Amino acid sequence: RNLTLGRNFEDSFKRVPRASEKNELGDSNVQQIIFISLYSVFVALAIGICCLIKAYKSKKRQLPANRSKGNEYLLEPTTADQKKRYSNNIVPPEPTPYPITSGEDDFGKTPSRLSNEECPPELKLAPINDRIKYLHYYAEVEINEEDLDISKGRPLGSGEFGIIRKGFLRSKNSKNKETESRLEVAVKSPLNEYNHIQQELIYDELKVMCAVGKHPNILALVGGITIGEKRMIISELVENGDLLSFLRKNRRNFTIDQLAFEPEKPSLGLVDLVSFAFQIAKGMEYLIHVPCVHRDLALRNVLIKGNMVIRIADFGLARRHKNKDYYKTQSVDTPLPIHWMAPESIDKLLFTQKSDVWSYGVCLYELFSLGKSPYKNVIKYDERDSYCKYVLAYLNEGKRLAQPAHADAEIYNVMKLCWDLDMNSRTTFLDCIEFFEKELKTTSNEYFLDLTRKLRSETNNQLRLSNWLSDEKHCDS
Ligand SMILES: Nc1ncnc2c1ncn2[C@@H]1O[C@H](COP(=O)(O)OP(=O)(O)OP(=O)(O)O)[C@@H](O)[C@H]1O
Repeated sequence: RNLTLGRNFEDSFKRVPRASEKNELGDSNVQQIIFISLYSVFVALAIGICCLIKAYKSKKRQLPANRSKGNEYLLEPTTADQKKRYSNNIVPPEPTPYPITSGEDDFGKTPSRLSNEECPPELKLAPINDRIKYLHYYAEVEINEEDLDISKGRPLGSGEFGIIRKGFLRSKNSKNKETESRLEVAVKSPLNEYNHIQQELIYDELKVMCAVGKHPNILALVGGITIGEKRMIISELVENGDLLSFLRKNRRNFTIDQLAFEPEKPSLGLVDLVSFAFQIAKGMEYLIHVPCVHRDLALRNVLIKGNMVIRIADFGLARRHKNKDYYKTQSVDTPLPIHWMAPESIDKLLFTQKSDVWSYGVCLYELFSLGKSPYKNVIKYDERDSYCKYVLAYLNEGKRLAQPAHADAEIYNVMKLCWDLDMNSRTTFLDCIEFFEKELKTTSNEYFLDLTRKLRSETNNQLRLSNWLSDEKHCDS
C-alpha cells in the first residue's frame, strides 16, 4: 500500500464490494431509476399540456367570430358610417373577408418555400397586395384532387401564366350520403404545371382570393389544390364569360329605347349598362374595405352571369408590380394594360384605390361604347419603346377618351371625374355607386328592386359554395 503510485492508481483497482455494500449499491440504483422515470413522466406531461393549450388557441383563432351564428361571412355594419350607408341601402349587407390568421392554420403539407411568415405590425393594415408574402392559405379550402374532374374540352380562357378550364367538383351530400352531387367550377392552373414561378403566382392568387372573401360582385373562391407541386384555383363558374366579349357579341341586340324593365327580354338595354356600372362600383367599394387594390380593372377581367350579375375577377397581381415590362410587352393585337392605368401608375408604378378609380372610368368607356378598345386610332403604336412616355404626355396635356356613343353628358362627366390628373381630387367608388343607383332607380325602380333581389340570392349562393366544402369534409369524417 505504501508503494502505490498515488491515489489515482489506487482508485484504478477494481473493487469487489462486500455483501453488505452490494445491497447499498443496489438500492441507490433503484432510487436513480425511479427518479429518472418520474422526471421523464413530468416532462412528458408538461409538453402534452403545452401542445393542448397551443392547439386550443389556434382552433379558436381559426373560427371567424360570427361563424357560430351560422352566417359566417355576413357582416353586420359596425362603424356609424357603415350603419348609415346600409340603413339607406336595400342591397344586402356586405359579407366579411376571411379573417387574416397566423401561420399556425396553414395547410400542413405546403412546401417550405411557400410557407407563410408572420406579417410585420407596420404592414398589417396595408392593402393585401403589399403583403402577399404574409397572407395565409386556409387549410379548410383545400380540395381533394380525386373529387375534381377537369374538362378536356376547349379552355374557358388563358392569360400570361394561367389557363382556365371548366371542371366538376364531386361531393356527397351530407344529408343523404348515397347521393353524389356535382358542382360546376372554373379551374385555373399554371400554363406549364412544372414551372415554379407560375406555380407560385397561382399560389399567390389563391392566397389573395382567400383574403378577399365573398361578395356578390366578386368572383368567389370554392377551394384550392396545393398538394405536392400542384397549384390550382377552383372558383365558381361564370357561364357567360368576360363582359368585354359579351358586350361585343351582343352589339346587334342592343336597344337604346329599351329602358322599361321586362323580365324575359332577350336583348341588351341601356339600363343593363347602368346596372353593370353600378355593380362594378359596388364590388370595387367592397375591395377597399378588404383592403385590396385590384390594379388591373378592365372589362376583360369582369365576368357576367346568365342573370346579368357581374363578378370582378383576376386577382393574379404579383406580376403587376414586379414586372414593369408587363405593361409594355404585349403584342400589338392584345389590348395594352397601360390604357387602363392612371398616370401615376404608368409613371411611378403607384397603385392605389385612386388608380383603381381611374381604371373604373376606362371601364365605363368600354361599357357605354359596347366594348370599344380605348385610345384605338388615337395613340400611335409605332414607337413601342417610348410608348409609355407618349401615353403619359397625352394624358398630362389633359387629353381624354371621347364621350362614348351610349353615355349621356352626366355619365361622361362621371368618367371625367375618374380621370382627374390629381389623384386626390378623383371621385370615389361610393359617389359612383350613389350616381348609378339613382340612374337605375329613375330609369326603372322595378329593375333596381329586381337587381337587389338577385344580389341577395347571389350572396346566398356564394354561402352555399362555402357549405359545399364543409359538407364534403363532414362526410369524410
Ligand atoms: N370563373 C370563370 N368562369 C368563366 N370564365 C372564366 C372564369 N375565370 C376566367 N374565365 C375566362 O378566362 C379568361 C382569363 O381569365 P383570367 O383573367 O383570370 O386569367 P389570367 O391568366 O389572370 O389572365 P391575365 O394574364 O390577362 O391577367 C377570362 O377573360 C374569362 O374569359
